[in-house]
Amino acid sequence: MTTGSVVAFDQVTKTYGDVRAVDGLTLALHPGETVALLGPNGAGKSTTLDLLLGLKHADSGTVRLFGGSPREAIVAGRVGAMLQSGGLMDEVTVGELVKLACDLHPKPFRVTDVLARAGVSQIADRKVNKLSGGQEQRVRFALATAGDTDLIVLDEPTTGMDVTTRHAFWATMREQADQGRTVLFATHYLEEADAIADRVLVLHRGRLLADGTAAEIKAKAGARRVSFDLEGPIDEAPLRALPFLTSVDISGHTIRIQSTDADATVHALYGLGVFPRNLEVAGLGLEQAFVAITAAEESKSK
Ligand SMILES: Nc1ncnc2c1ncn2[C@@H]1O[C@H](COP(=O)(O)OP(=O)(O)OP(=O)(O)O)[C@@H](O)[C@H]1O
Repeated sequence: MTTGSVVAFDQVTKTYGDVRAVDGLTLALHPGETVALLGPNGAGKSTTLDLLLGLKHADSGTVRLFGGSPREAIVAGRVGAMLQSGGLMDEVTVGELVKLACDLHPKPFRVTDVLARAGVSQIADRKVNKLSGGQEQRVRFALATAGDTDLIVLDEPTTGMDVTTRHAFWATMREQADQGRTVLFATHYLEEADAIADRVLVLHRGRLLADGTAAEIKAKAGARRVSFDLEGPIDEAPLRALPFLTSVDISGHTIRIQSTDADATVHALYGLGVFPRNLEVAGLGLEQAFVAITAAEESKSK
């Protein structure tokens, strides 16, 4: 395995007309890391992955893979990728396509093993243009794992997969990471990032807003959730005026709030002379932390 960085972005910028898709991105990924790339629509995730794979070129800055160019790493068979776009070839079977990928790979695995790992052995004789969305994703996964790579790049890999397939997919991905491969995946499923990744990157308008473990990202959001029920008629104005609130949701008799100082908020709540029932105070989930971090950035840029 490699020492040093697997991926190194240094001050990378990529613009399309006046859109800065990637804006001065500096980033290093290390061997064996499983890294989730999060960001709202248009944050620059796909562009980042395309730059990493040498499918697009930076306007400025450098992208290095294993100390060389993306192209060198790909030619050497060190990178497997599963992208969102790009049709699979028509009129070939799953088995033929996977065999082709293995034949072309400098360090191929056995075709039967690749098919089995991706869970497509049973549909090996099926034409690739006759597959369901989830089956197509599995075939893309087979193509990305046709050989012994050091880095696997996945752009929204589980889109279209049912729950069982998704679980099987991540179990396989974990095996890949346990064998020392670096796995980088872009996703909109934050629970996946929370469960799978040992490092989470949050992109927003092409810039890195947060970089850390899921726990660190949650802590960075700095807020906690407080929920409780109130009986009788609810006077909303004093509740909305409680200190340290970042959001309030009043639904029937249930109040859900987020606060940057839950202790002070709850103290003030009792000060209103109301009697909250079923009071719960909890940390933010990764999804809520993500929303809080990106919303804070949005309001800064307004
Ligand atoms: N080929 C292109 N031409 C012009 N603009 C582009 C092109 N590709 C991407 N963009 C723009 O660059 C920005 C980043 O797009 P990108 O696809 O990298 O984001 P993303 O984070 O992958 O989004 P999503 O979650 O919606 O897939 C967006 O504003 C997008 O409209």
